[in-house]
Amino acid sequence: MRSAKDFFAPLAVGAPAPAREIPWRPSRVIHFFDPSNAKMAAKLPTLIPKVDVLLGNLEDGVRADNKLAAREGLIKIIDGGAEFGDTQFWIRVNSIDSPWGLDDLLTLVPAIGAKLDVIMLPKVQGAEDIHYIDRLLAQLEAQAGLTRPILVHAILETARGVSNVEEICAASPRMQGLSLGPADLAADRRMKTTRVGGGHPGYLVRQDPTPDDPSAVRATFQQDPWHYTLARMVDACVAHGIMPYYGPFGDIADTLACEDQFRNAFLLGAVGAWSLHPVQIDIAKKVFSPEPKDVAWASRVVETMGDGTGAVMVDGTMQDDASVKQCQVILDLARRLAARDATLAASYNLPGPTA
Ligand SMILES: CC(=O)SCCNC(=O)CCNC(=O)[C@H](O)C(C)(C)COP(=O)(O)OP(=O)(O)OC[C@H]1O[C@@H](n2cnc3c(N)ncnc32)[C@H](O)[C@@H]1OP(=O)(O)O
Ligand SMILES: O=CC(=O)O
Ligand SMILES: [Mg+2]
Repeated sequence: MRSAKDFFAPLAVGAPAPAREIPWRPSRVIHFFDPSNAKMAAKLPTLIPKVDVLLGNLEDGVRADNKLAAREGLIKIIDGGAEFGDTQFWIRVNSIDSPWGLDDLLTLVPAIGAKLDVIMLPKVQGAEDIHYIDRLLAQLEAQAGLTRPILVHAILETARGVSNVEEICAASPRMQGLSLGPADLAADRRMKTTRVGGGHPGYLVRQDPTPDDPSAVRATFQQDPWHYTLARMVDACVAHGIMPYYGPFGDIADTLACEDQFRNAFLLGAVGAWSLHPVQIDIAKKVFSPEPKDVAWASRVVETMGDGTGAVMVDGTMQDDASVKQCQVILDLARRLAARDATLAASYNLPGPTA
């Protein structure tokens, strides 16, 4: 058994002290690129200022015979003096049961650990996977003389991972957040969809028959097969002070459905989503930033409510202590995003980035 106090002790002599709180930084879009792909790497100087998180992907999506080139590509990018400004730099390593996961960590933490904000770990099954990487990272950080802990983000993409979601979130002070991985999760659960995220025309509810006209056409409504997992993930993350994200949307050409999937996640509490292709960057940024009209409304409700207690009517709707808290969630997000994005700041009428 570990006591509560042990939880914040470094797991290796000389390792940095574990984080007591996960710093909130804008992460509406986690943009994936393959570091072994020279064309993608060449685009980084223009992509970095546009995204909240740039992620060098080593896992699925990178060919097996390119795994080493991808690792080396990351080192080359950092050694080449890549400038991140206030954009976060993450990597997705191969899973710890794969032939590459261990060497990804052994190679990259010493080589680029000082620049790394977060390591995304795929196919996490339970707390034991987080405990493993927690100790290993502490040892590698100590050896490399790193002064701040690298945070860990787990992908929720196995049935066992979903069953263990609370213990995964609670497993280490390094835990930064979780992403829903609908592709691997569908495979692991034996779901019968071959899509990477999104809905399915067969997953629907049908309108009741019209009693006096049984042959009338009955409307159908597609449902979101990811609703349960996402909602469960959001609760687990919030309960443990870490951040929930929707993952990939594979139909790159269907930008409208991508936007819908991202918005469902935003409305349920997710803070961001992955972008697999440059066309998805602006979709995620738009969706995970509150709309100016919602910010204006939230601001009006908060002002009208004064000290935030009691009940009043605003435009025919009841507002009270609880709805003020809802409005404060929107306002708080708007303020934080405005501090990074001058255009948003202007649209919200809020202070923008300081020089
Ligand atoms: C289930 C999961 O694990 S999801 C995560 C793993 N998968 C990924 O990370 C996939 C990342 N994305 C990709 O590999 C690619 O975007 C693909 C394969 C989906 C499509 O690639 P392409 O067919 O080359 O797309 P397209 O022709 O539209 O690309 C246009 C340009 O954008 C570039 N580009 C495409 N995706 C990216 C990206 N993620 N980052 C940077 N540049 C990109 C292309 O290199 C191309 O450059 P060019 O104009 O200099 O030729
Ligand atoms: O890694 C992501 C997924 O959907 O699988
Ligand atoms: Mg996956």
